[in-house]
Amino acid sequence: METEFTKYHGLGNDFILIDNRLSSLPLLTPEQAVKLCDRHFGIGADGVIFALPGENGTDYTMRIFNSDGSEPEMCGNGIRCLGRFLADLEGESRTKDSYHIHTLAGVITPQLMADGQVKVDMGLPRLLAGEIPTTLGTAQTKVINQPLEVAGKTWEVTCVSMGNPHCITFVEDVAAIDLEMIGPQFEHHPVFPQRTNTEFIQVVSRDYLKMRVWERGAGITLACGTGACASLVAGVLTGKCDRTATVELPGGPLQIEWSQTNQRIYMTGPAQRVFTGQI
Ligand SMILES: N[C@@H](CCC[C@H](N)C(=O)O)C(=O)O
Repeated sequence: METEFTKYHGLGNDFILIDNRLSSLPLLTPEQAVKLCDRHFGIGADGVIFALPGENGTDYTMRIFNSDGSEPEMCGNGIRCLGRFLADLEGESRTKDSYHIHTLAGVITPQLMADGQVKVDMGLPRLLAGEIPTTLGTAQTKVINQPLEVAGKTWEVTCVSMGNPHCITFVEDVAAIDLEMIGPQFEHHPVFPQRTNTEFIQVVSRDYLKMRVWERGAGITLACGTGACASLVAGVLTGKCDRTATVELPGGPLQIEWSQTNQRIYMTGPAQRVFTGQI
């Protein structure tokens, strides 16, 4: 069977996009996704994203497999790429600037902006330990500046879910973090029953954060949209930053806002088509 794909990236967080609009089941298995994501023996990507028919009155459904074959609830850079992919697929027949997308994290709305950027209504952050999930604290408590032993060191962590789990640590210098060594130990720490994404954040000023990330199921990536949103929330909860900030990732900057008015998170950044092909 031949399957068309298009490669996109959002700040170097790269994805294989599949037009899956005629079927509610992904055209590829998690095992096939692992092979395609391989950077030496496959196409190379941080994940595979499927554009499926909408559910519960939404325009479309997004499903995603990480490069290890696991299925996360949401992907911030990925949903910007999906918004651009859908607009490219619809071409001249497109009637909308924004899409309501059904995801495992709820309905998420990417909006195509006139300047080519994509602004996403990422919904509400979830802060309770039971929602993340983590056993750092009881189910109904928030996990803010909690001590966590990893690799023989005590780290102060704040946990936030953007539908998917994030563990955030503020550090003096993100460049000094040995991500390759420490990342897997956070990801697989027993206090995270569904594993976790891990962000290290350097506060440059109240509206400028530098971030490096170890992603659950994908390892080091050049950017993580849900991670940038979760990190801004953690910065606000710990009094380190304002509700609107630039989060600079290795792949480039994202603009993040945690609205005072409706408590929703808005993320703005690029989404770029790279090439198309056949599997
Ligand atoms: N890169 C993504 C997050 C992808 C999912 C993540 N690896 C997980 O397992 O939760 C983003 O931009 O948000």
